[in-house]
Amino acid sequence: MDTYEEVRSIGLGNFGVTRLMRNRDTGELVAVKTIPRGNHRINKSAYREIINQRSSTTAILTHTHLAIVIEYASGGELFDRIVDLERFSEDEARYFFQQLTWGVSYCHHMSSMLHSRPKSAVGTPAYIAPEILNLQEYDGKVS
Ligand SMILES: Nc1ncnc2c1ncn2[C@@H]1O[C@H](COP(=O)(O)OP(=O)(O)OP(=O)(O)O)[C@@H](O)[C@H]1O
Repeated sequence: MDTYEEVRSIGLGNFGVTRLMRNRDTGELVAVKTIPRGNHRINKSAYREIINQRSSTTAILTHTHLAIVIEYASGGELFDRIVDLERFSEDEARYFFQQLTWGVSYCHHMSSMLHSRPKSAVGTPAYIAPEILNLQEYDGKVS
């Protein structure tokens, strides 16, 4: 983790904290999601996160945490944007819907999974497929 310096905290999820961090060597901004390991083991929540984010660039294991380095999405929350505007124009809704369907298509292409809501695209238990919670193999085509 010495490679990165913290810029600020971005948000709190169900499993850990996400921070905006800067690569000391390249200056690149990244989002780093840290998840407590609990008794120094990768627990089930950490395992689920790894499955969800396995296309991430880097995962770092410290004594206490699993840190997942992911691309920093600087545009803010879609959910907040919807709330701020109260409603989208058709053009704006079409634009974001295309982005979402492209994202879902990409996840399927990567044999990954996505069960989420506009606020985020990872990990909330209520949106996770039962197979994932049971640590069984997930087949998006069957689901
Ligand atoms: N790659 C990212 N770029 C920018 N902000 C991010 C990024 N990943 C997460 N965030 C911010 O950090 C917050 C917490 O993210 P996190 O993924 O931990 O939780 P979540 O997606 O809200 O919920 P869950 O714990 O169910 O996954 C998000 O709501 C978002 O605001």
